[in-house]
Amino acid sequence: MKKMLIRGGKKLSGEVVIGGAKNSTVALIPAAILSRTPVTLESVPEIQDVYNLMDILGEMNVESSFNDCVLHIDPTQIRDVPLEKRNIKSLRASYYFLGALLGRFGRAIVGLPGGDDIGPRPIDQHIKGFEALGATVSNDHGAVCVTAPPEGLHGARIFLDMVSVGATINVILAAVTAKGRTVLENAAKEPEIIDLATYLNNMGAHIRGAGTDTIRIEGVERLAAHNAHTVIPDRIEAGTYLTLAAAMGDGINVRNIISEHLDAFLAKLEEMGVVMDVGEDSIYVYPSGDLRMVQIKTMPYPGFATDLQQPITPLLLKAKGEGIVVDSIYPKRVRHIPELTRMGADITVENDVIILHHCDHLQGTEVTAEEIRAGACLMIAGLMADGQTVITKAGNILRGYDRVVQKLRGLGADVAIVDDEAEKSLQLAQ
Ligand SMILES: CC(=O)N[C@H]1[C@@H](OP(=O)(O)OP(=O)(O)OC[C@H]2O[C@@H](n3ccc(=O)[nH]c3=O)[C@H](O)[C@@H]2O)O[C@H](CO)[C@@H](O)[C@@H]1O
Ligand SMILES: C=C(OP(=O)(O)O)C(=O)O
Repeated sequence: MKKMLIRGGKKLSGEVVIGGAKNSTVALIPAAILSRTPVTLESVPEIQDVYNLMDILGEMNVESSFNDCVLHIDPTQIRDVPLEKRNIKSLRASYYFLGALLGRFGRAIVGLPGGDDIGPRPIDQHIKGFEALGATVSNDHGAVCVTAPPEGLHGARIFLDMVSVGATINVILAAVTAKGRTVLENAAKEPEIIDLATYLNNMGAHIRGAGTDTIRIEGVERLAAHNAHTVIPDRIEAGTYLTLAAAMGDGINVRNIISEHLDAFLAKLEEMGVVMDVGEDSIYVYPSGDLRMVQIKTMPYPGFATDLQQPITPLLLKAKGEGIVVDSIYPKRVRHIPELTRMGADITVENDVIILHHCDHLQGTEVTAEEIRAGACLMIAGLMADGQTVITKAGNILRGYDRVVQKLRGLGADVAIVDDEAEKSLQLAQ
């Protein structure tokens, strides 16, 4: 088990470069198995989810290598095997192998996915999509089995009951090689979906309308990658560092940003009184003066992202007055609240509404990162707090934040990751 140690209270400055988007990368890697030729991804973040996906590829005899943000995947010797081992549970996006294997082999057996514990995360819309394409879906001892009919999958009109990133991506993965036309309505519009469509279209797929709520796919026989694909910048990582810059910065430049992907988030920062220079692919955040409290309600893209609700909370604590945060996508995404309270924050949850008040002083203590964005929230709170903050279960942060210790140290932060086991053996040796 890993711990993050932070000595807070220091002003931070300098520059940080945002990595490739986690939520694109974790779809692009499973999608690579649709290609009949080797695939190269550039600007891949160095995060645990990538290593876990590489392990899963290995189970299928798909070789991969990862150096300097470049990931090579060779799916030419792929074997069609059930994916039921423990590492499927290590992340959410392992469920993309359902759509990808179904598209490639007409069948898939994949263990139920893991990922962040942020409340109920059903996959009924994924299943509805596969069934509409002609597949049979069953649940066998905790694994999902999806099988295409003997004549293969066929295109269909699918209307998602609710906007789902995962279901949109899984339907695309299965439908790109189905016979005929698929029309996916009420689709998610996240930039990561456009990234996936661009990548697959460059392999020969025919996907139109990604980024709108109606996606049209003409099935093609086979896909083959011919060019490297560069992953888009991570808008959630960017939002996390922008928050940190507003909370503790003495002038911080955040580079490799597509600011349009952060419109709702940047509008909130402006409403709070954060002063920024938004450049072509970077944002400079000036040291903050007095901040105004705001109310936040998370919504599907282009609304305020649920993944930024927790990271922005420590900044809200600096503003005067009473603030309210409502997560309409994951109302139970509140595992940061008891931890912030232990650090001295005045923050409560009533009927899934987070209510918080201005707090002059956070105090470092031992807290737990129960999931990735709760971890990001505590990391920022720890950097704001006096004294030492110890974040246990810091592996949840490393799941999705590219080289986070290196980046924070580059801004002048006093931060380290230690392994519990290593720490124990050190104590025993002393
Ligand atoms: C790997 C990845 O990209 N993860 C992101 C993805 O998760 P993920 O794709 O799992 O989230 P969804 O967009 O599918 O979920 C949105 C909402 O729809 C509900 N739902 C979803 C599918 C379904 O079949 N049935 C159903 O009821 C969910 O419970 C949730 O309330 O989008 C979330 C919402 O922006 C983000 O927080 C995650 O970071
Ligand atoms: C919830 C998240 O990730 P995942 O869907 O991979 O659990 C996240 O990135 O905030």
